[in-house]
Amino acid sequence: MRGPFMGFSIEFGEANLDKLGVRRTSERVSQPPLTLKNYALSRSIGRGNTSDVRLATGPDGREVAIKLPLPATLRQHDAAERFGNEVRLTLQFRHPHVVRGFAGTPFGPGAFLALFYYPDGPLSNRLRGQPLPNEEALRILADIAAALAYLHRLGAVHQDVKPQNVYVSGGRAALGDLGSAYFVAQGSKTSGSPYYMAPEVYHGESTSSASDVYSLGVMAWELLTGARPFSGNSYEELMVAHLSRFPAPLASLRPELPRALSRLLDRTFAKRPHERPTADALRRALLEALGETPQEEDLPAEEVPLASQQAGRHTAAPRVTGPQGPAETPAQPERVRPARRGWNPFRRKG
Ligand SMILES: Nc1ncnc2c1ncn2[C@@H]1O[C@H](COP(=O)(O)OP(=O)(O)OP(=O)(O)O)[C@@H](O)[C@H]1O
Repeated sequence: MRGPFMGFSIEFGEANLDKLGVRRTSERVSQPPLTLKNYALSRSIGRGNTSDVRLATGPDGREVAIKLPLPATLRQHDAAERFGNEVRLTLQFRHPHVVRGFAGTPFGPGAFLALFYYPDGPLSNRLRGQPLPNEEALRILADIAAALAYLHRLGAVHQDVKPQNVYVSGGRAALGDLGSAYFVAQGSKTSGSPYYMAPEVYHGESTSSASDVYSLGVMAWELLTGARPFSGNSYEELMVAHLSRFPAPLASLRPELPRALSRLLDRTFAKRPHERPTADALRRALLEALGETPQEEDLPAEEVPLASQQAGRHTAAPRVTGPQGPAETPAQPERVRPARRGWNPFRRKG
């Protein structure tokens, strides 16, 4: 798959830009716009645990978001691998509700990923402890359910569905951050974000499409009620909540929703993965609640990646890794790799 910028590569790292031959186009000290081969990089638009994201203009004048791994990311094998995984899978998948990648280099000092730019940032920026208007919430959820149904049909699992990884433009949503995604046929390290993680993930079992559905259910509850369904002051409290409790039935909080949809969304919290609905069943119910007739979603042949040949993680089987790095607060849940006895993923960075 080749996007309009495929084949270009850029170097990065503020400290190394001069060494790498970056031409500065402005003397502004804090965030100098930079011209680097085919991209003119300007201001920073975000920073995650593993990458810096810059606004940039491509050769066709299109504004894009350029993800650049932090120097520390490149030094750590797992983090570098995760960035490379995100580049390869983002360029491989093509769906209206998966954040579009235009170009990228997965590894090395020139690693980068050019993405569709969402000026409003992630959906989490919009959540203020209030429910979203029904129609807006249902539309976002239908779009993300469609993205998941697409990934699941291809045999892939996302592993990190949460509002921080959803982007909205013109009322339509797309799922981003494919760094933890993998093809089931290839296996992967188990990972997730504590507020959104399914019970089996807390148990350290491998994830599946049903784990993504659980995370989507948590996000649905959050968008429709204004609060997360499970809370806790520590990782252990949060784990107990996910393992043993159920949130209030949605029908009791949002009685105006169609009962069939509320019941289906309640079932996303099933402790046993096989008792949860599929992402496609959710997509259909959400579209029906929006007054639309769901269509079959076909996969054009040229867009079907071959799981056995294409890039995913290199690891052959699920593996659990330990904690690293400084403490993080539960208010800012980050991706973690669960679950080892006595290990608190809030303490893991990256
Ligand atoms: N396509 C985009 N359009 C607009 N803003 C973006 C885009 N991608 C990322 N951002 C901004 O950059 C921030 C960091 O991105 P992201 O969370 O994906 O970084 P990361 O380091 O790869 O993630 P993680 O912390 O999960 O390792 C986001 O919170 C968002 O504000």
